[in-house]
Amino acid sequence: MSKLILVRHGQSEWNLANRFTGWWDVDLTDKGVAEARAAGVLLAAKGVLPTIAFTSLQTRAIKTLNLALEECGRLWLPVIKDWHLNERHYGGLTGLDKQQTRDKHGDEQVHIWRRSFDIPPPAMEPGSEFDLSDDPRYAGIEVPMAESLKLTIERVLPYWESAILPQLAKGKTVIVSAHGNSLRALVKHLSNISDDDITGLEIPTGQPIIYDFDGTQVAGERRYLKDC
Ligand SMILES: O=C(O)[C@@H](CO)OP(=O)(O)O
Repeated sequence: MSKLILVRHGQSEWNLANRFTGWWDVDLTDKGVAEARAAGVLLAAKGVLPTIAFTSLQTRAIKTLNLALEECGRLWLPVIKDWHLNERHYGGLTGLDKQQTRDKHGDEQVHIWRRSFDIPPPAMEPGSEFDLSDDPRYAGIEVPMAESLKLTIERVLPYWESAILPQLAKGKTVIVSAHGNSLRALVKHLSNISDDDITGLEIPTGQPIIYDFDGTQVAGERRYLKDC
């Protein structure tokens, strides 16, 4: 039986500042660092030790992975970094204060932008201060201008199937350090959650989620490692 560990990065500077983040690259706060380390301590305590790691191209997820791996003595693992695991792109909302955006557009509109299944936020203006099209890490990649959860799923799932699932089929213990919405995309698929119900699912920071796999089939319920 192989295992999948999903962990959302620890608290980021813009989680704390309550700003729409998406693909913008922000660091962890001190609390985020502590959450990431605690995730690694928990992996060690429960004896769930990853044998291969995947993460996004974003600092907050990469650092969370490194800190967790350090705490469980696995900094030597092979790590695959890929943009397909990036956070959902927040388009023209990137960088805005979430409360000010609510005050301006209303709670309902902001909830739709944040949690609807298939309505993307307004597109980012090309050349805006948060446009990452020229960032060298995305060379050769068409950086999206905005993504709904549905669009996020459309790039996360093919990567899941082509890159991550084969490792589970080989019996590896796979850790994926990623983001609130790229992980919601995966959990929706793995736990067979409907388009309506996924709007209510939140993934907490730094809290490892475990799935057991039998070959490439999900063999068990989604559980928080702290409860195992
Ligand atoms: O700002 C973001 O990129 C995400 C994750 O922190 O926020 P939300 O909770 O609105 O999906």
